[in-house]
Amino acid sequence: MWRPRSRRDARGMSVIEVGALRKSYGGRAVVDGVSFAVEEGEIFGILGPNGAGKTTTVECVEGLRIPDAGRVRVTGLDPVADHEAVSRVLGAQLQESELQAKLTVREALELYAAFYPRPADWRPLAERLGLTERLGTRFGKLSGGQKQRLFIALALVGDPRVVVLDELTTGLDPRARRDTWELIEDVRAGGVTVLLVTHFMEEAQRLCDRIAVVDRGRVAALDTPAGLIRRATRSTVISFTPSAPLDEREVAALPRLASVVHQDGRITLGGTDETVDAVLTLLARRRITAHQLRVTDATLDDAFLDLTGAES
Ligand SMILES: Nc1ncnc2c1ncn2[C@@H]1O[C@H](COP(=O)(O)OP(=O)(O)OP(=O)(O)O)[C@@H](O)[C@H]1O
Repeated sequence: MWRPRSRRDARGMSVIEVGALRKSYGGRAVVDGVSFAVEEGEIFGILGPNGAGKTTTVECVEGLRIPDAGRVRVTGLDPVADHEAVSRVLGAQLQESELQAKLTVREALELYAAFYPRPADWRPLAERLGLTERLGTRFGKLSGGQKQRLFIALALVGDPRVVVLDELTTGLDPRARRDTWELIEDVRAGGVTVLLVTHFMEEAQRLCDRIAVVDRGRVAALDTPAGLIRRATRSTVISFTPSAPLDEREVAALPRLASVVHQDGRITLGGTDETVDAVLTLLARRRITAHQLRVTDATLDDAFLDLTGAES
């Protein structure tokens, strides 16, 4: 099986440093003072609504955009001034348009491997990504999911110290998405640092050691997934179908209530354990039965909604 070279001994140092990063387009600040540091061997997620400035931020890390202000370092190097040296340690997922339609999967892997001084063996990498059967297929004939897997392979073929993956599983079916997650965990197990831009809460919660929630060009919160969930005002969610309508004023007066959603006769309340206790007491007092009662812990989705006010 494909394994990245182990670099665990290098843990403990910041591989990526972003400090007070700013970038404007036409006088509009799309990245407005973003700061974070990614440690060696970490999977660090950047999560945020559309247009939050995530891609602009990671493109500054890759040296593809020149910041207006702030400091960016990758393994201590400036991605703009030391672009060549950075491209030897950093693997980035490509955009579709960067590959020619006539290039086969094998040719693309060989070509990209040739760019690096110590490339990974691309064969087990292709195997791990389910591309072995497609080695002779031209890029233009690949499905969306196959193209996506090829881009991941090309990001890893240089055996980078740090890899930047922007929307890596978009377009993949659930099975391929899970396989890709396992691959990313393998990559990290070898000590490779992963900077991941994602829209998928489940992906962020499962993979990331820490997440920067970016909103309107700023870091709204930076924490572990569990830490972000703890910050959510709705740490517990209770839902049920009441046997009789509830009094809206009594519902609104529940302690620590963060959200109320009515749908198809079902009511879903976000809050804390205190909210849950109070609603159960209220139901008992009014002799209302709660059918299909469910109490669940908040998810990263709830934290994201609280932090950004945006639907994921
Ligand atoms: N080259 C550019 N010229 C002008 N505006 C740009 C340019 N690149 C990005 N923008 C704008 O900057 C904002 C942030 O874009 P960016 O792609 O960084 O956001 P994002 O968080 O990655 O969004 P998404 O999740 O939709 O990809 C957007 O409003 C976008 O339209």
